[in-house]
Amino acid sequence: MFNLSAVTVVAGQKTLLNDVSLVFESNSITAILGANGAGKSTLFKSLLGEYPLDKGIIKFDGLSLDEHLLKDLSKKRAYIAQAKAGFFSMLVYEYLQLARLQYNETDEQSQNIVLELSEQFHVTHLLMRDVTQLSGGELQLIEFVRAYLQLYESDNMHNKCLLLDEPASALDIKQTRLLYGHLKTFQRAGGCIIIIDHDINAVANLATNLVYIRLGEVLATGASSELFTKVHIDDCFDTSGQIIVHKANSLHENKMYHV
Ligand SMILES: Nc1ncnc2c1ncn2[C@@H]1O[C@H](COP(=O)(O)OP(=O)(O)OP(=O)(O)O)[C@@H](O)[C@H]1O
Repeated sequence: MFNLSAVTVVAGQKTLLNDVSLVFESNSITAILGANGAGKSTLFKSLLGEYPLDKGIIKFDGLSLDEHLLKDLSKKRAYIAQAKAGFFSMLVYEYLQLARLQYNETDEQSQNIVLELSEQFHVTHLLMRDVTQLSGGELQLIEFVRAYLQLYESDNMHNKCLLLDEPASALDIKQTRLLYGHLKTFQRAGGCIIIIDHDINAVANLATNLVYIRLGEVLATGASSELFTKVHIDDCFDTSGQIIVHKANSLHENKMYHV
């Protein structure tokens, strides 16, 4: 879906991304792992077309980003930023309906979709609240629903991509678990998720693939089951820890990295 070839981004004297080549496919969850300042958000901004590339090319669905009409792209790719500020006072319900603007549908149809998905994601109790008065965690849940609504055409999420920059940073453990469940559902429906999350243990257990970034360069990329190792994590975060395996049940085990 997303294909980066030899992407280099420079700002002033600083190289923010250096020769980055990556592929993000349908039906996958890729966690971007890296220390503070490694270049994770820069990678996201590049995928969103916010940074001009000094070298290389980024393709989405086979076309470079500027070959897509923005209107079409917005139905295929949604982004949740790290921190949101500057909301206007409006009902959550109205805010969510804005995500349907680019669709050719009547008010009644978009209202029904907002109601249906709000129920599916357990946020109906927030619909009549003012968006400026939500708690940090409530706002993060609404942001997820807003992004999902932006992409929603049917239950088939093939060729739809969610870019999530720390989507659970303000969520409690129950809400994080719920959100991760929704992300798995999105992936199983064919969607592509690219996620940054500083809880590497939680996100590595969620993800199908990992990308390790250090100083703007990709250290390693591949299946999460193979790449969540002490060597890779120590190297990426300049730490010295160990992996502990927790057996959840006879079929499932979780790996945790401890420093
Ligand atoms: N426009 C810019 N000009 C110069 N340096 C920049 C610019 N934008 C980002 N940087 C620097 O590039 C590096 C990568 O920044 P980026 O925001 O991508 O890091 P990150 O991996 O997302 O970090 P964090 O985990 O702290 O959010 C940092 O050292 C940052 O200070």
